[in-house]
Amino acid sequence: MLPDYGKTFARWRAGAAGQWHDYTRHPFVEGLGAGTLPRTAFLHYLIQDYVFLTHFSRAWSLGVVKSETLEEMKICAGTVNALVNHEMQLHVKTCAAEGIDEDSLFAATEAVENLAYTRYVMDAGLQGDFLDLMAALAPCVMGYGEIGVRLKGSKSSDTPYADWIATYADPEYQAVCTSVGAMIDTAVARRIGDLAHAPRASGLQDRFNMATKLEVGFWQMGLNGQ
Ligand SMILES: Cc1ncc(CO)c(N)n1
Repeated sequence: MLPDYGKTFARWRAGAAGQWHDYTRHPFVEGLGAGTLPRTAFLHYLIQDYVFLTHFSRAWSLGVVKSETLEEMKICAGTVNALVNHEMQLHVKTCAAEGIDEDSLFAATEAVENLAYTRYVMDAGLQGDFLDLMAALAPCVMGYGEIGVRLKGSKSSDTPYADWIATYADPEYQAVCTSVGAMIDTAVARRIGDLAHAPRASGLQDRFNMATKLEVGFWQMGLNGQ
């Protein structure tokens, strides 16, 4: 069963159609579940993902700046905390076990796919408003939540990527997805009313679709790095 991350997300997800499928069922993702993903591809991805998360945290911090309510601020600040103090620990721990220390993670050169994605999200928030930023952030947060839940139920028992899967299937990560989804529903209603009839709906859907496409590119970058 698909997790419920709110009605705005459900609408955006349906609107992204085939692209959402390409993202959440990418061969890289299937390789994590089956355990067949080459280790070199995984580590290449993980180092890039560490850098991604530093910029992703900056974008969520911009969410605090663009908030209009204390509730929005709390969710954005809480997501920054979840990213920098929890999710990134997986990267640090897994890379440490492979002899890659945190200083070299922080200093890693960004792949262009990584740069394109994170700066696109940041610019969506700088150029646009809070909703533009949320539409660009949602595929990252919720996509990994959905992938984590699905892989947890279908993974091969001997995949070496069980820790990765557990990080995103974890109730703590799922709670982030649920509370972000609820906050986005309230933020949409407050600013533009019913999304189904809002003139801005197609612009927000475009942001969501572009971020989804950039997620596909991110997985592909991982595979190309093997
Ligand atoms: C590329 C990417 N998207 C989303 C997440 C989830 O936070 C992540 N760690 N990396």
